[in-house]
Amino acid sequence: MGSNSGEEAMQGVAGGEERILVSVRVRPLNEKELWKNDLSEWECINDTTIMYRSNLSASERSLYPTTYSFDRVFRTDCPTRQVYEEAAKEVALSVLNGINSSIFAYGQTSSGKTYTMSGITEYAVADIFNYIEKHKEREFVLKFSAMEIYNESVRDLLSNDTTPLRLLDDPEKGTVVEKLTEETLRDWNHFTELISFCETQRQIGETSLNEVSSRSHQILRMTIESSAREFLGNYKSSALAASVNFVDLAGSERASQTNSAGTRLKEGCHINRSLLTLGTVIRKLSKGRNGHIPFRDSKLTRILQSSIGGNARTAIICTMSPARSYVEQTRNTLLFASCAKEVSTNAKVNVVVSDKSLVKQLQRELARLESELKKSGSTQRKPDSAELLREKDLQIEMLKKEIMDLAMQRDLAHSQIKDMLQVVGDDMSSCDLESFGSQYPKLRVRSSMDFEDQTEEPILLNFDGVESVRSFDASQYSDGHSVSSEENYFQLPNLEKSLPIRNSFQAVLVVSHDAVANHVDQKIGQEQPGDKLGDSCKEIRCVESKDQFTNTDTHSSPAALSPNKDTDSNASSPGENMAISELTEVDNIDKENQDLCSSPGTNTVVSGLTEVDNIDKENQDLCSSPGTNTVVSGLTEVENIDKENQDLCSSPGTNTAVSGLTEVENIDKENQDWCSSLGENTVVSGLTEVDNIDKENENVCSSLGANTAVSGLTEVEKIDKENKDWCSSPGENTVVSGLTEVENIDKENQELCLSPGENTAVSGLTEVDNIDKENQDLCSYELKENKKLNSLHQGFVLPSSEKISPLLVEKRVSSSRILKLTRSRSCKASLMKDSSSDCFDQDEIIQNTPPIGIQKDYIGRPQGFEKRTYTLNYNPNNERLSWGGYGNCVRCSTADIQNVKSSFEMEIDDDSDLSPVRREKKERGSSNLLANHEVCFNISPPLFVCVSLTDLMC
Ligand SMILES: Nc1ncnc2c1ncn2[C@@H]1O[C@H](COP(=O)(O)OP(=O)(O)OP(=O)(O)O)[C@@H](O)[C@H]1O
Repeated sequence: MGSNSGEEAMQGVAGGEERILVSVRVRPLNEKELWKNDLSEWECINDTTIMYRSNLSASERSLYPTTYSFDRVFRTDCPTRQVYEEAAKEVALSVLNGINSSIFAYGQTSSGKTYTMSGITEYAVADIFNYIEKHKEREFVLKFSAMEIYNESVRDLLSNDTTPLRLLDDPEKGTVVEKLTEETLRDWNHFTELISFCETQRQIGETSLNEVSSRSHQILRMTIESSAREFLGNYKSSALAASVNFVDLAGSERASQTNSAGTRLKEGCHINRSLLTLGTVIRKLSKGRNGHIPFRDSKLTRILQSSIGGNARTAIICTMSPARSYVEQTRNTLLFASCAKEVSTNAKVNVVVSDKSLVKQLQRELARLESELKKSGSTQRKPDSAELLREKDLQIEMLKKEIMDLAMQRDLAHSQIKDMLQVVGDDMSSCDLESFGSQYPKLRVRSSMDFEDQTEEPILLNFDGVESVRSFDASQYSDGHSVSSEENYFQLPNLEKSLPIRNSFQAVLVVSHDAVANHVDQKIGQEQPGDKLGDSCKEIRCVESKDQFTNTDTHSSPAALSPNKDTDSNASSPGENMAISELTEVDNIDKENQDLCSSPGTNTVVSGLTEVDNIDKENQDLCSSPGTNTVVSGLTEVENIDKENQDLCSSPGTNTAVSGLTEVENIDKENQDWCSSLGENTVVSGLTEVDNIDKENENVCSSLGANTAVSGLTEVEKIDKENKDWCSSPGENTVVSGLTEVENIDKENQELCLSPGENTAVSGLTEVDNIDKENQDLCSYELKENKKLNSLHQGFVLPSSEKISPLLVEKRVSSSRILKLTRSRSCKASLMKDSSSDCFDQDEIIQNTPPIGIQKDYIGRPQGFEKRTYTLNYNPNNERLSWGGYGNCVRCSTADIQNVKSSFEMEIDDDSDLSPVRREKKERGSSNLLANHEVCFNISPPLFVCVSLTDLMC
């Protein structure tokens, strides 16, 4: 090992493009060649030229040159050391400077390639170790690997595993042999051991030309990484890394010469094929890099691609035999060498960044990229942020506006509540004043014809206090034709004794569209009873609402009240929910022309209204719109709710529930249609002590699919539903439950459920004195499978035909509707108990009338109220039924005036007793609605005075 030569070689190292260093080494004739007297035909005429000495024919001279010039030509007596020094050292030691290098030995078999490369490898490695030894300032890492390409298979010569290794393409390193063992060289001895091991691993075979012929291409690779010691551990440190390949190619051979067969022949084929590819690549490379270079045609050229055509310095030492017998092979070798001599490579110094340095460098690069990303992102998001800010600002503004609106609504609600509370306070004060006999409007009695007179002041019935009612002077209302002793039909229940003064009676008036149609005729007889009665009426509170209808003309016709009409100008917005609950002791709620639920989808709940004296809902449409749900519940002691011509649920799909109405004295529903629309559900429950429910010509549920429930009616004295059709439509559900103490439910010509598919339930009817259902069919025969009569109380009694008034009997016999009644009675026969009295046995009624619904909890009911009994008397002189036998009528109070009677129970053909106005109306063909309204007063038991309302108003 000559260290000096290594230093010198290193000094000459320079990167960049350079030609492959090509040398020719001529071995001496071996024993076999000498034995065959083979002549040496080649002569090195100088250090770079070799010449064929034999005389060539003219043809041969034209084909083959006689002299070949290379970088270096070594004579037969030239030692390997010199070959190394002059032909390989410089290239080999380039690896110490980070330049890849390759030393090839190329030549025919037995030409001395192994002999030459073995020496060169040792010299080079020795020089490397010497160099490392001398350059302590740098730290070197030597790694050694060895492989062979045998029959186009790559094998690891440092491993006993003969499994072929795969070749991988690395974008930076080029072709990489996968899983190739790489040993770090510790020292020279270690290297020699590995070399020895590789020799043992390499495929060597005996041929006729070479006893130890190499049957594979061997590549010994030493990778050297070096870095300056002063920068070790510093992120700035870098390393030089390069590899030097010592390639001992297998020798080309002719099968004829080697006499190989079998394995050797196969090996020779692979050898020649790969060498042919190498020659092609070199030849192409020698002609430039244009075109396709078939590096991938063999594993040899793939592995040596960078060495022979890229980032490497390459030295090729072509070995040759000078024997004449191998002149053709020698010419090919020289030809290959000549081509290789023209190939240029572009060797570069390979600086390898250390891991730490690489990490630092990558971190810096990452930070830079992140910074750029943030910058670019921030510049791109700026517009988005501004847009978002604008949207947020708009949202804030909208929310502020909404808050202001809500605040205004809240203030308005507070103001309304305050006003209502003030009204209540005034009523309280008024109550106190009433006890002192001051004038105060108490009862408002209005007939349906009042509807037309929208612009007029509310009609009020005024009474002079409690006691004055008892001593009611009917003459005040007498116009000479409406007051008659013969019309003393009813003795009204006495309530005020046990009720607070302000708790008078309740009245709910629900007006149908039909009622509106009758107003035209009724208007003639309509007057302002308040003018006549106002001074005398007391104990009746008035709840007025003047702003209910803004256009009376619009509502003067039934069409105007149509739920689908746009004329409900006061219709609130669709989908809104209205709830009026827990209104207590409200004296005046003037909701005239008011529309609680006039819009589609509105849900209206009026619940918990207690002690409301008057709820004037004239021309009011609680739920006039489709889909509206209306619940009026808990109305107690409402004295008068004039809902003349009012339609609780006039729209299809409406659900109407009127529950908890107790002690309602007057419900003028003349010509009223509770549920006249399709699909609506009507529930009237909890009506107790309703004295008169004039529903003449009223149609509770006249529409298809409507569900009608009238429940909890207790002590209803009269429910005149003449010609009324509760549930006349198919598919509707009718429930009449909880009717207690209903004295007269005149449902003449009324059909609870006469339609197919409807479900009818009449339950809880107790102590009903008279339910005139003449011609009424509660459960028609053909529909009874769909009807339900449930929860009928034991005390629920219907008058038998034997004990009913002669008029009723006569009418039932004479009328074709008797069939309906018969069916109705037979339907309910098992559920009803006959009364021994004209209508009901009083004691039985008392015993069998449990308090129901809110009646149980009703604290305002006067004592003895439950024991109050009514007797229905028939006056053959005038063909009228009248209430009698009021044993405790002495306690009849101002509430007695609640007996605003609608004589819907029976039609009177003989109108001789009619007042002029009534007669006039009947003659005009009106619906006799006005004529049927009468107010009866208990003057002195058993004397009663009944006054035609119409006459009163007139
Ligand atoms: N320059 C030389 N001086 C003296 N002997 C040599 C020289 N070159 C080769 N030899 C001898 O020639 C014989 C063949 O040499 P070698 O095995 O190296 O040939 P080869 O080219 O590798 O053949 P193969 O291709 O078959 O492996 C060996 O015995 C070797 O000692």
